[in-house]
Amino acid sequence: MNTLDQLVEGARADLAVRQQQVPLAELRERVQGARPARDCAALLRGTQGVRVIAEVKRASPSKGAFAEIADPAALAADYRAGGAAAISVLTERRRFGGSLADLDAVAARVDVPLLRKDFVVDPYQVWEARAHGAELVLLIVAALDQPLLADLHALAVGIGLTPLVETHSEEEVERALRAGARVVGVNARDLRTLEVDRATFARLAPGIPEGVVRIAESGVRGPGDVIAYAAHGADAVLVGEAVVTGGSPAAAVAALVEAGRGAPAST
Ligand SMILES: O=P(O)(O)OC[C@@H](O)[C@@H](O)c1c[nH]c2ccccc12
Repeated sequence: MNTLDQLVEGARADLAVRQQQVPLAELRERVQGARPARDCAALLRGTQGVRVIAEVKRASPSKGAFAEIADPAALAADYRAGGAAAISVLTERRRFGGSLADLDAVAARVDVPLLRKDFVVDPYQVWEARAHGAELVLLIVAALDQPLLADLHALAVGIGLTPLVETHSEEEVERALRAGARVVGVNARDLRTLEVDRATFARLAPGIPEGVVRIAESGVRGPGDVIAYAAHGADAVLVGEAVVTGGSPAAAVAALVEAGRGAPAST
């Protein structure tokens, strides 16, 4: 089994437990009472340079544990202070050390749009995302067959979420667009092998039409990589490890935002 298959299997097992604890009807009720979600595609479009999405990330399958993050809300506030346009919160527990409690804590503290980052393979998880304060939800094309991708995308949009549809190949970009994606992420990391290839974005970006928001994910080490992704048309970059492992997350985000601001807008 490759890493992505393992992650999906683990996510399904954890999901089954939560479904026992919280009925879908309860999530739906919470969503009904939630404040309206914003149009995050518009917010992420890089009209003033490249935007930065900073991620609350403790660990990864490739690196193991690298950041303790005792207080995810405080970290999110630092990201906000540094100028992050949105914040990604990993809720996968087994390999990334995240939880929905992290998402709750961050949602209670900051007002920027939040991305629920997980291995979403069931409508229940989409409702959960919205019920716990996310305005964006990650859908990984490689983890979903086309009918399920299209269904989850439609459900997310229907309840006010903006899906970030993650791709790693030309074929996956084509599938994302067919599912109706308005925000497409290109992950430099292959989730099957965990290898990073920063040239992936440059290769796939030309296949993403104008008007669709393009997000470069993974492998950003510092301002130089933001500038490089910008040159290839990124509207935003999604950065985890580099902003949690340095001394000051706020300063690390600010340096990336600054690099992105100087970068030419893609549209
Ligand atoms: O820590 P990095 O290399 O900056 O990467 C962040 C983000 O792109 C990465 O965490 C990620 C991208 N797609 C994912 C899907 C699932 C889990 C994690 C991810």
